[in-house]
Amino acid sequence: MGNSLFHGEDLTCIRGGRTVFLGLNFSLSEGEALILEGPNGSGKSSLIRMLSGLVRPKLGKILWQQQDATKEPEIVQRHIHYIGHRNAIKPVLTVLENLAYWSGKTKDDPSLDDALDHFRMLPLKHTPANLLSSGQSRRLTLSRLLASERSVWLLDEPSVGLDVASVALLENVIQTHRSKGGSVIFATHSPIHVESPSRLNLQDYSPLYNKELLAVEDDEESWV
Ligand SMILES: Nc1ncnc2c1ncn2[C@@H]1O[C@H](COP(=O)(O)OP(=O)(O)OP(=O)(O)O)[C@@H](O)[C@H]1O
Repeated sequence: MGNSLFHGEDLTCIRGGRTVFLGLNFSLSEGEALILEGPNGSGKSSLIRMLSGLVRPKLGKILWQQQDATKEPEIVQRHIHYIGHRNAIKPVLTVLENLAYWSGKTKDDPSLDDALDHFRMLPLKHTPANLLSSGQSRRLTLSRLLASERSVWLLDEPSVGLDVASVALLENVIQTHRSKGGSVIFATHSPIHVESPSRLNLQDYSPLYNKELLAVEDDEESWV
């Protein structure tokens, strides 16, 4: 593992007027894979969205290297790929057009074919995206990871809809990314095998599941 790249201190997340998690710390180093665990509603997606700059922490700090990114998510956003649990695909565009649109590259850029090839999507490159199966849509979404280089991948349920062979392709790109110093944080309910992962269980920080936190939450009613 290299130096700490990205970390959060004492993070509190409030959504819909409820405390999702509080007092959460995390740290991510170059080459690290951090798996977010926890039952439904414990805040895995919320944390990923917070680290992507889409949800603001109510309390706490987010730091990228030595820079405070809590109020300036752009500091982090230029280094990350965020893939949510839904596929953001434009149905009227072809597979290749979707990838070009998303990556900001022209359709003849060879890196797009390479990315599609890795996820076995090259034979479908001229197919309109509305004709894809759910697993194929997911593979198109994941091919974005390879179409432009970012050092940290934030993946919410990346293997949803994938068959066993496609999960292996995902595991393979994660391994290659890490071998080049890239890092990944992901939430999953189905196994994705990566070498020597770190783990963060959101249950420990959730007042819904950790009753000891209810008292802390009550003391801080003014947050909501
Ligand atoms: N847009 C939203 N507005 C208000 N509350 C939300 C919103 N999205 C999620 N929540 C709430 O935040 C809490 C945590 O949800 P989140 O999706 O982060 O959990 P999760 O651990 O990813 O769950 P799952 O395993 O079911 O995907 C839940 O109580 C949920 O109702």
